[in-house]
Amino acid sequence: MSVPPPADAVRLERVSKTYGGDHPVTALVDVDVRFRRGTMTAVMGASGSGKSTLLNCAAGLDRPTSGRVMIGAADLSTMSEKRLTELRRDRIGFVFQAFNLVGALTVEQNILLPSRLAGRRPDPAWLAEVIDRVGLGHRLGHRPAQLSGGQQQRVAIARALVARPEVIFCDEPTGALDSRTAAEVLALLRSAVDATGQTVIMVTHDPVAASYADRVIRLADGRIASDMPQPGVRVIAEQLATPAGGRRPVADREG
Ligand SMILES: Nc1ncnc2c1ncn2[C@@H]1O[C@H](COP(=O)(O)OP(=O)(O)OP(=O)(O)O)[C@@H](O)[C@H]1O
Repeated sequence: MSVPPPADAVRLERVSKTYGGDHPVTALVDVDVRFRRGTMTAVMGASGSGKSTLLNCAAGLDRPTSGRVMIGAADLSTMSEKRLTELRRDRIGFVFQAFNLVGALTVEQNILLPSRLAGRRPDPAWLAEVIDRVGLGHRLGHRPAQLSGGQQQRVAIARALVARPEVIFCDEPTGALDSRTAAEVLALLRSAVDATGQTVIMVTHDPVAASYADRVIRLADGRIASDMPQPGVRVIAEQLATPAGGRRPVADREG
């Protein structure tokens, strides 16, 4: 009998992160947070509040100074770099503001790159569905430079979806897009949650982008300052405008 997967896709337990150097900066302080499977969470907060640090630690791109990060039942804190790389490749998708596409490769080659690197052949029916969903069927032979920003971001999302990762981490996925294209990209991420039960964790400054999420977490000074289910654009904007939402980053107050 197989053990059912944990309800949490990602869990952080008392995660702290201090960047070293001559002037150490504490970016996260004892953060406890769980992200349930099949949900979309927006991570918000003022510049320097620790959003990217949280994302990087949760995704196994960086290691916390203390505390534990779990992806499903896997404890990242005790993992070797090699296993961590494999876990990221096999179970995690990334969508960044800068698209991170390979300029020399075609759209199709970019979408298939993670599978190729993992030595896997994606299910052709699923590949066709993803390409159809992102609306890029007529652009497969193009290079990224020949596409608009929105199209490039859709390639990045298709690349993240094709491998069917359990969790998709996004850092400002709509930051470089106009509002109409941003809406398309957000709908696509939403469908990854609703249609395929994937988990999306998205850092954003944009209250409209955050309103697509099931839950909005706001960081201030490396701690979770609020955690709200589906607050709606107006409440999100109000929260961000409160003094706590605009507190100066940890780095500015130290040193
Ligand atoms: N590699 C690093 N070395 C030193 N300090 C860092 C490093 N990365 C981030 N920091 C500091 O840690 C704090 C949190 O940074 P982080 O990038 O996580 O914030 P953020 O909320 O994502 O900000 P932004 O919205 O501006 O991207 C900041 O004070 C930042 O200056």
